[in-house]
Amino acid sequence: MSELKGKKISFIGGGNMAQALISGLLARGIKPNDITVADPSQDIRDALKSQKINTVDPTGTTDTNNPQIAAKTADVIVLAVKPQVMDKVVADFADVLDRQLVISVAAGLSTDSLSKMLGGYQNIVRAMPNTPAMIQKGATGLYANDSISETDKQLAATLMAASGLVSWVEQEEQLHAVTAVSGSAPAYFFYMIESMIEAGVEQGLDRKQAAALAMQTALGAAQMAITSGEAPAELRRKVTSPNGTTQAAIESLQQDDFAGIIKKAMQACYTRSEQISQELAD
Ligand SMILES: NC(=O)C1=CN([C@@H]2O[C@H](COP(=O)(O)OP(=O)(O)OC[C@H]3O[C@@H](n4cnc5c(N)ncnc54)[C@H](O)[C@@H]3O)[C@@H](O)[C@H]2O)C=CC1
Ligand SMILES: O=C(O)[C@@H]1CCC=N1
Repeated sequence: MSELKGKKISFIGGGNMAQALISGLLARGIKPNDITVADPSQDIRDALKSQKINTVDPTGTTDTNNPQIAAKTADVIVLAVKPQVMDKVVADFADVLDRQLVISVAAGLSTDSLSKMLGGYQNIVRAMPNTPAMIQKGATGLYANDSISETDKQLAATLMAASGLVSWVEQEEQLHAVTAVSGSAPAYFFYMIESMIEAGVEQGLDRKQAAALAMQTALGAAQMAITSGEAPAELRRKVTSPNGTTQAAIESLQQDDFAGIIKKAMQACYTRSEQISQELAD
């Protein structure tokens, strides 16, 4: 965390993703007073203020309460608004940028498009995090072009690492795949858990009991996959007794082309990320 010590970090947008990243920073000992969040929602600002985080209203116009304040005073600016509103949002403060590192978490929005929105400003790193950042179990893909200094790359990596694992990609296009593999992926696992709970209830379990068993199993499986040193396919094999219950379940999944279903969903995610890039470049 030494790279972040004393650095002023401003979030433009204080919604789900910003709050997830902020909780990681606070958990790593970053002082709330070094964090500023600009968000038009009074409720969000009140919740952040109660954690002693500085807030500004981006619709404000006074000297101490306007979007430029959050940008001007920052060493690092994290852009965490929806990609579709980014151009309008950054137009309010683009002209105060001179040295700040800008980290964009917006899905699909390319560094080229963002740089244009920022009047040609180049010091941009793109990040694709995910919401488990909220409990410091996030996974973030990072991309920086060749013009970004090693110091700023390290700063970006340290900031995102406060929330979990970070992994650099060489090509910006690879962030579409990161979005499919980890950015959007918590939702796939939640959907799997939801579906298992429903099926467990139909099979006669109490809802709370089915939820507890399904969630603990998801946690245990993920932790084993990470720590055992064995490939997921091998771990699966060890659950599957010949002609037993697991084999029956896996064969049913295979008959319904489980792998193909996942591949198709991830392709839809990738394609939507590409489309957003295209829409915002036009
Ligand atoms: N939610 C997720 O799992 C992930 C989201 N992202 C990216 O993070 C970004 C934010 O997404 P979420 O946090 O999910 O959305 P969100 O809707 O929870 O947060 C967006 C926030 O922007 C605020 N906002 C709107 N206009 C503003 C302005 N002029 N100035 C400052 N703030 C303004 C809204 O009030 C809202 O609180 C998106 O670009 C998304 O692609 C990236 C990875 C994962
Ligand atoms: O659904 C979305 O567009 C955002 C980006 C990745 C996760 N949530």
